[in-house]
Amino acid sequence: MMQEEKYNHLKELYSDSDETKIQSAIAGIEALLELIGEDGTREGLIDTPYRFLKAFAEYTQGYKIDPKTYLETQFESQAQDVVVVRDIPFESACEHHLARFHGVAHVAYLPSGKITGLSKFPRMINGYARRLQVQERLTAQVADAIDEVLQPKACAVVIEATHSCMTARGAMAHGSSTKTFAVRGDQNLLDYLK
Ligand SMILES: Nc1nc2c(ncn2[C@@H]2O[C@H](COP(=O)(O)OP(=O)(O)OP(=O)(O)O)[C@@H](O)[C@H]2O)c(=O)[nH]1
Ligand SMILES: [Zn+2]
Repeated sequence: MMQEEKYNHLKELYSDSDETKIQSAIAGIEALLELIGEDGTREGLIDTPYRFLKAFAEYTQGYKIDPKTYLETQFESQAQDVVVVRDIPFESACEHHLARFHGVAHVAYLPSGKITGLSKFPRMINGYARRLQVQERLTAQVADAIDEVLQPKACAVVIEATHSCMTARGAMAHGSSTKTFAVRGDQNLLDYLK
């Protein structure tokens, strides 16, 4: 791809940006490569700033949408019993180090006349996950979205994740995982997620 095509591609991916902002971002990545003593002009690295920014647009694409709107696909239902969706995979980025964290989310809700399409849970969760996050806020946002849009009798969310900022660096706590909880309404709903 020609240099100009790459700029244009990045401008499309970062729709609120302009040429100057894209150029500064590229210069930032080039500076980082220089900082670690790399030769940013060698073949393997020449396209790295472009690739990094392309990847970063994907990691942060959740800013472009309001994830809770996925839950607006609703069906009337007489269901009186709990719905549980488990092991929903997600990928996110920690806002402190811009390092990746990933894991699974489990959700449970007790409908009150309305249910949503099951696939809307992974879509919604990934919408919030593809932003800069802390796990606690991600968990709360998912619970609040369900609570606000589906207005269930109760809902609960559990997220289990591994943070590369504490496994691949820093504390080097390989194998550690973090579990966060958010409940809106009856706390007993958590029992379904244990
Ligand atoms: N509560 C919470 N903390 C997080 C999350 N992601 C990363 N962190 C933590 O954010 C903290 C930032 O701490 P600082 O002391 O400012 O940064 P640091 O010097 O890089 O810390 P270390 O990771 O301990 O080396 C670290 O303890 C991370 O483990 C998250 O999702 N939730
Ligand atoms: Zn971190």
